[in-house]
Amino acid sequence: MSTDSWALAVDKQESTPKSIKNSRNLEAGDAALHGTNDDVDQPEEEEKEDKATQSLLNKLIRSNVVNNTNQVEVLQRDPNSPLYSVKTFEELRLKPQLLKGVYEMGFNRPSKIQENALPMMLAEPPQNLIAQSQSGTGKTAAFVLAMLSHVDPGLKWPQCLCISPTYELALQTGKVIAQMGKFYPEVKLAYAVRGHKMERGVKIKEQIVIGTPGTVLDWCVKLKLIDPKKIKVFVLDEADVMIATQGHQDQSIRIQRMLSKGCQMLLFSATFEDSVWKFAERVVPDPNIIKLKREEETLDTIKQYYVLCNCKEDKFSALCNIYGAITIAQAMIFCHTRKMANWLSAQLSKEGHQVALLSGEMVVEQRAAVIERFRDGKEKVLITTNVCARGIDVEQVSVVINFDLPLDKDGNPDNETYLHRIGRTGRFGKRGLAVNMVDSQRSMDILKTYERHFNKKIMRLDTDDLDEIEKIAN
Ligand SMILES: Nc1ncnc2c1ncn2[C@@H]1O[C@H](COP(=O)(O)OP(=O)(O)OP(=O)(O)O)[C@@H](O)[C@H]1O
Repeated sequence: MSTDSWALAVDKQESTPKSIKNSRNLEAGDAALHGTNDDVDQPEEEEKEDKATQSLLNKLIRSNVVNNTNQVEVLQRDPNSPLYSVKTFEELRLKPQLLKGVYEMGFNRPSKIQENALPMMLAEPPQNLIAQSQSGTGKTAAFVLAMLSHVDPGLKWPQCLCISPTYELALQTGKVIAQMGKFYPEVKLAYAVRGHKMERGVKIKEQIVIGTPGTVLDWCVKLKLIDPKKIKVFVLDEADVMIATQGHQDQSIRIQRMLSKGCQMLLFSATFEDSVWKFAERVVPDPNIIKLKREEETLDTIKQYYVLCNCKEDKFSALCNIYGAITIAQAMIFCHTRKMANWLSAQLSKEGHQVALLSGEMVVEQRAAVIERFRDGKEKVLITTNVCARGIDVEQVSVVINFDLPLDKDGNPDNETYLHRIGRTGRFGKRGLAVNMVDSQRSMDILKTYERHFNKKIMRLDTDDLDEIEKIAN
């Protein structure tokens, strides 16, 4: 492993966040806004431009979809890639049943985070870990392997507890556990999520429990289905949001306090705000730390663009112009509010497009069904809010559109959500495109903040940039 390129702090002392180097003041564009809602008939020039944009996008997306063959293998040989690894799964000393599961899933080699985190997680005595790795680089697989490795299948009670921020993510992680544990059938899994009605006091026999914080807390405290003292491994997936969101933090900390002293704690995320790192290091005793430098947080395989618009109707027209291109593979469109997501979905449906809509107001079973249909490719486009910004792993997603740029609850730029949203594409070595719709000077300023924060150029998507974009695409 090359520690310098990975900028990994595997030593237990490392805690100072790496500062941003080279925070260049990148110019995101000249804000020459064009195209208004009143333009019923598009001027000829603009129509030409739209066609050119459309064909450019088609080209970009086709090249992303088609040229991906062997991309993973190439990246896994590049020491600068987060997928690089010098080890094999055999060298990670996994149980034979798990090795079989890993290979059955089509994994040939571990990724960098898997190579680095697994030896720490599997060491005796157990070590705590706070780990950061780019979106889609195999964190879930890493902690799932750790849980499956630590379980004693002869003991019929919960020994590993994994908490996810949303119902969808808990289900998705559960699926990974089931797939990896396919040849280890003695190990069973229970879901502590809303809707799974359980009676008080009925002891759970499954060795692994995956759930959302509120339900897990109920299972531990109110219903007494889990004995927290018997938990050997405690995983916080998307740990930063679990820590940063008030409700989740209270529940997660309450669960954590009930665990035994020797319980191993594993915190994973693609992002950790500085204050969240500090908090995590306070609550996790003597942790190993795997941390990225700021400039390594975004994946080079995801190219970022922006489109200049005037208003939401204008954004809608821009979206319609590129719609044909984005549906070559699959796309996720993020809106800031449920209202906007509903509006956009209705407008696209009116145009005859078949889209899926997922927002927080839907009941969890409906949400799971929507994700499932999207995963199966029944719909090519999923319109959603931040409820789907994190963790959701749909390999075929090649385009993410920020119809609205992500903002925090005070209306300020939200770097972490931006990174998680665009990370829905570019999964495990796939190439991806992120297209940001910018409709005001304010949103341009926010876009520039993202550029500066991650030190990554966000290119304007229009005919003027054709040469440059083609260069990037190639
Ligand atoms: N070693 C591997 N070889 C090949 N594919 C892998 C490997 N590890 C994971 N994958 C695949 O890569 C994709 C992304 O993995 P995963 O969901 O674990 O990433 P993640 O880092 O948890 O992402 P996020 O930050 O979005 O939560 C999944 O489809 C998974 O099956």
